[in-house]
Amino acid sequence: MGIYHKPGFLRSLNQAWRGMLYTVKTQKHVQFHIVAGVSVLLFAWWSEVTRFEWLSLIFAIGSVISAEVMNSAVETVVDMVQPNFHPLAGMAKDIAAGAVLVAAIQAAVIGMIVFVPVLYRLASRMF
Ligand SMILES: Nc1ncnc2c1ncn2[C@@H]1O[C@H](COP(=O)(O)OP(=O)(O)OP(=O)(O)O)[C@@H](O)[C@H]1O
Repeated sequence: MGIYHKPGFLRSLNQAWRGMLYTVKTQKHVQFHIVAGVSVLLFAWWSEVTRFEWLSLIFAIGSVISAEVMNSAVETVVDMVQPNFHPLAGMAKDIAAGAVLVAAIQAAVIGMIVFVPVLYRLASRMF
């Protein structure tokens, strides 16, 4: 087992980055949400949304990815302390997944509020 060194700011940043990279490499859901988030931002740039809409979208995307990363942390800890079947281990994972669901529903609602008028404008220009 390694020796624990109290981290300085740069080392903390490096460790957080390492955790983020590990999550992105190993978790399919996180990869999906990053691709979805980038696609939404590209569409927002193309459709020239307002500054407030940019803030809302960035907040929504960040919330989903943060929740996914925390969910992965919970899964990792649960797998470490309880690799065998246990109802509480399962419930802990389900609760963490519930946090992702809440953030995803929030993001979907924000996306609809921002993009439904944009799509409506596009459709009315076409027909
Ligand atoms: N040790 C366990 N004991 C009881 N139930 C478990 C246990 N591990 C997982 N489960 C159940 O299986 C579900 C899926 O768990 P799993 O670890 O495969 O995560 P996942 O949903 O596949 O997430 P991801 O795809 O992001 O890794 C959990 O939500 C939980 O209900």
